Amino acid sequence: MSTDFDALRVDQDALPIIDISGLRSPRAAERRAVGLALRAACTDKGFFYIREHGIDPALQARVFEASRAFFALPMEHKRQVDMANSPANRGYDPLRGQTLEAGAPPDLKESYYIGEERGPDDPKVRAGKFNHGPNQWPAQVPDFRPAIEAYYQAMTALSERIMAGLALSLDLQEDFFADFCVEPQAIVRLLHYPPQPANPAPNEKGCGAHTDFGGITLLLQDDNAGLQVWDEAGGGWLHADPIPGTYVVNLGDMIARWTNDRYRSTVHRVVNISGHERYSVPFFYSGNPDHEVRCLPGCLAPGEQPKYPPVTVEQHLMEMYRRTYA
Ligand SMILES: O=C(O)CCC(=O)C(=O)O
Ligand SMILES: [Fe+2]
Repeated sequence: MSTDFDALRVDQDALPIIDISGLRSPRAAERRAVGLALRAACTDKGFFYIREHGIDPALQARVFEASRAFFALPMEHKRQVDMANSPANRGYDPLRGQTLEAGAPPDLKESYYIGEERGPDDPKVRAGKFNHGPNQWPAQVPDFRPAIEAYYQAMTALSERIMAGLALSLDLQEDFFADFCVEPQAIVRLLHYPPQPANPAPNEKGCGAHTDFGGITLLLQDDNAGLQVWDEAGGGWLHADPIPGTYVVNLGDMIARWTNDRYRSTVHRVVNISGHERYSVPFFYSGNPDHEVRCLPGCLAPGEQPKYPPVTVEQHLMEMYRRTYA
């Protein structure tokens, strides 16, 4: 293992763990208290852990089980559900299929994309909306579809709750993001990282350094560390190691547009130096494709101009796929 990845290590527990049970409280003061904690985390590193999120550990275990079973299949079975077959970008994305860091070697990961199931007669599919369509389901793993569909629903509900918390964190009405949450685009992405090879190509990693494009990302990790978060202030990489019972949450690039950079979409990467196979499951919540993302009220000082022009969620996502898939 190249020591370059360790040389930059910042050893400190810099990422907060936020108990979000207050967001489910009938008492406004308790919901606002979570909002304040979110604000502190978002203006600092832009990455934090949440606990008391309400997602059933048994459901998480089924998702990991389905993921392990799928990635263990022979390549001929994985190729049957290749993302290349899917106009909606669903299915299997092989090892080195994506390059998240421009100029770096392709990522040492294989993955699987699942989104909302929409058949060919769905009006949005007919209209050719970006990334709308059916999923591909691997016939060889019977619990794959039921587990992922249940997880998708649960995570969509959790994401909506966190968006309400973010609204409070920005001193907005709790339902400020309601339109953003209408018929949201979201992706469950199963990831499998082989151990970092003994002799990696220069700068070869599990995930190249990148920011997430969407609204929020909720990351479920197995027991193997690997995620690193760029700490602008400290000039190094914080290790966001797994903590049982938590999700790692980060904000995607839409947040910079919404807040005129008061909240950040933080650069992160994955280097699987654990020596084990690593499995993780990010949930990318990108919101209503037709929603226009523009600078929020309260995020401009007198005389300050928005740095980013308004853009729809759909335009924004198309740009991400264009940039990272050659
Ligand atoms: O696997 C991880 O820990 C993070 C993955 C990630 O950053 C991504 O898929 O955008
Ligand atoms: Fe990411």
